[in-house]
Amino acid sequence: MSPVGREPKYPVIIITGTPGTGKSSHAQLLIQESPVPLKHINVGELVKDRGLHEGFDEEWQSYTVDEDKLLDELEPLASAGGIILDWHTCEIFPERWADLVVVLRCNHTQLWDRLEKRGYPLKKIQENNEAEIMDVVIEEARASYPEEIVVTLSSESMEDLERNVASIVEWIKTWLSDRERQTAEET
Ligand SMILES: Nc1ncnc2c1ncn2[C@@H]1O[C@H](COP(=O)(O)OP(=O)(O)OP(=O)(O)O)[C@@H](O)[C@H]1O
Repeated sequence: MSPVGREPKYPVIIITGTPGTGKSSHAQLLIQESPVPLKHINVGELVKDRGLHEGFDEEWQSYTVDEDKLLDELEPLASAGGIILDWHTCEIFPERWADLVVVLRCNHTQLWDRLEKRGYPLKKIQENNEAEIMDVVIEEARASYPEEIVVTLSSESMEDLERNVASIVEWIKTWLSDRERQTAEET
């Protein structure tokens, strides 16, 4: 039985990880490869575009998110299902929303290069690199969701990206057939 109050047709997949680990790259490929339609929600862009924040923090060069506004915006989408939530943090999303939580990781030298190429300020590169080394997002995901729905995947090459997306596609197929079986048993 699915969590109370939600019977979506398609799953809610959270793709998280330190900035630069490849969340958007994975989400973009996944929407192409998925056997069912999925909507990619880049949460950082949503916060910016819909003004779901309390202003821009110049020191950290990022928006201070208004969590209540963000959750209100996302609730109907999560309830409907068929979405990929792409964000560098995940603990804010209620456990009942998530069917699968993918945490991407990348070795810190490579991550440093990716963030440097983006022109991030040194302080922001250092902060993110340290977070990756300390497994901050992995710990957060493990503390926030049941262990059986949290997977950690390496994102250091195009082969990794393709393999990861292929395994998420397999997971979606299994999720769909489990759903069908459950529905058949209930009717
Ligand atoms: N598995 C991978 N192999 C090689 N390069 C990758 C891989 N994943 C991502 N990249 C590259 O790293 C950079 C960052 O990727 P991407 O924007 O997908 O990361 P992100 O986690 O979504 O970042 P942010 O949290 O800041 O939005 C891009 O230049 C992308 O091409």
